[in-house]
Amino acid sequence: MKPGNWPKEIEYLTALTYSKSVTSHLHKSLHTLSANCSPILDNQLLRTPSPWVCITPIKDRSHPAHGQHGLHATRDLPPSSFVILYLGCVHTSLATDASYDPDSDYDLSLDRELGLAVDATHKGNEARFINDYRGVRESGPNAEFKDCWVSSDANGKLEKRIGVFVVSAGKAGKRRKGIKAGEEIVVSYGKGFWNGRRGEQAEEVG
Ligand SMILES: C[S@@+](CC[C@H](N)C(=O)[O-])C[C@H]1O[C@@H](n2cnc3c(N)ncnc32)[C@H](O)[C@@H]1O
Repeated sequence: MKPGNWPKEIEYLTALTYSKSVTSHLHKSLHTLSANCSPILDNQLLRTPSPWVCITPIKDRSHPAHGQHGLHATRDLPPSSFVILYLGCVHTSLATDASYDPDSDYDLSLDRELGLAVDATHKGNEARFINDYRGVRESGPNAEFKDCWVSSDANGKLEKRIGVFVVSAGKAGKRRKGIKAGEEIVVSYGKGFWNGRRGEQAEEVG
């Protein structure tokens, strides 16, 4: 089953896929436990489609991603809680890797040392619709991408993933409300994402 508002041209994934350039050695390295392999996610949290989010067409003209889609919470999500995995195609940054697109707007680093990233341009899950907070939520992001670990087989072998988590309550508990039902889930893509794109736009105009 696919989530509501899922676009026809995009493949809906319930697990990561791997490009041919991801060798078995690289794949195995994602199983190697680092010193800090937490949090480990309970399989119960990995239901697909996710009951905690919904994909929403953005009709508000003042929204900077008007005409596109965003991801909203369907229920209250407490601070620091897990929301959803970021799924797509795991690829290398080799020029010969057909799944590597340096211009992708849906690409997230999975492991810098291994040179692996996850691209959700052509296939992914609800997480690919998470927008950046700029121009959307004055007080900043209410969610973040973080490393996490899941059981990848019946033996409980752990494998690294990128997860979306609600930001923590903060030292003064300023963000103790977490994300309220109906609220848009937004992260920070980082200045690098926007700087790169501003440069491209200037080139197109000039
Ligand atoms: C990962 S996609 C997010 C989902 C996208 N809105 C969609 O419907 O497919 C990233 C793209 O969304 C748009 N976007 C996300 N956050 C934005 C923001 N705060 N302001 C303007 N555009 C944004 C940009 O076009 C960006 O390249």
